[in-house]
Amino acid sequence: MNSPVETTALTKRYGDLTAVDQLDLTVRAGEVYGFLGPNGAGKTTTLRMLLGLIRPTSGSIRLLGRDPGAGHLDRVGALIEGPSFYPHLSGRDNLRALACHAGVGASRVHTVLQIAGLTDRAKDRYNTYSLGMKQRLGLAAALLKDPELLILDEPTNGLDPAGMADIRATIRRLADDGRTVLLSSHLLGEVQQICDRVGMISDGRLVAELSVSELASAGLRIVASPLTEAHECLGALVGADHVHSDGEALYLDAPGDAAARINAELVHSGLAVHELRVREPDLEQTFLELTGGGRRAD
Ligand SMILES: Nc1ncnc2c1ncn2[C@@H]1O[C@H](COP(=O)(O)OP(=O)(O)OP(=O)(O)O)[C@@H](O)[C@H]1O
Repeated sequence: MNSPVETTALTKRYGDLTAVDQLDLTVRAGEVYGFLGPNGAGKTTTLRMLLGLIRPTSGSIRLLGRDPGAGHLDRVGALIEGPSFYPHLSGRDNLRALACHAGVGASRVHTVLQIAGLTDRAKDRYNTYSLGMKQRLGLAAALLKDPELLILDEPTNGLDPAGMADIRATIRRLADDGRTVLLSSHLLGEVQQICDRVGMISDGRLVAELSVSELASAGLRIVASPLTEAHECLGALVGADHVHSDGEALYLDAPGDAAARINAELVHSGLAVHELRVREPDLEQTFLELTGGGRRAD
């Protein structure tokens, strides 16, 4: 099966500035893919190229197995750059107008309002909606054509924590229903919560692509004495490549649930274990290392 999104050497230049640089991006069917990067990294530019809103300088795009062209967005829903709605119409009437324009049956409006959790406020005017509700209406609109692929640019931007949680839960539900979602974000925690894989972008380049579970794999920090003997003991147990020492403690790539077994082995070998704790995965550190730590100057 084709990947819903595939780009090859996708590049966008604005004068001397290379906003997106030779980007090879693959989003697999059924996954939530987080496109993560600081402000100005090139996320929106990439998504706009995918949606045909701007032309690439070079490189190629395939969406749902097709080259861009007439009709290539029929099975794609998008939320990008704040959708525009009529302020004095209700949420439902706004969706009805869009459905009519898109040739979608009116019954679908009812369904997407339910999916977006807006049924109770569907009769209220758009200009009475909170930011979170406006964003959910945008999601509902993106779902009108029952798309296989959703492309969402910073879907929780500007929302309060409750609004963010709502949108994240809705996105997760949509993916659990079998849709593929590509979303951009500058929030590590958000990507960790809702995405299956993450592509990290910095200065227009994809610097890493990882599964979120890979990113979140925990390790152990152990203080034992004598340290050198403990290092050797653990190396024999889990492989020398998986144990590192900073002179004070040993760091072990191992799942947290291995802690009891590791402790027993050390004690059994006659070593004194002073401290053994599961290290929380440091996503931020990983991100900073991979992106060089900086934000580009716009
Ligand atoms: N129309 C344009 N003309 C000139 N430069 C542009 C244009 N659009 C974007 N850029 C520049 O391209 C770079 C990438 O911008 P882009 O909006 O894609 O970043 P982003 O990762 O989406 O960041 P943000 O989260 O701030 O939107 C930035 O330096 C931006 O200033």
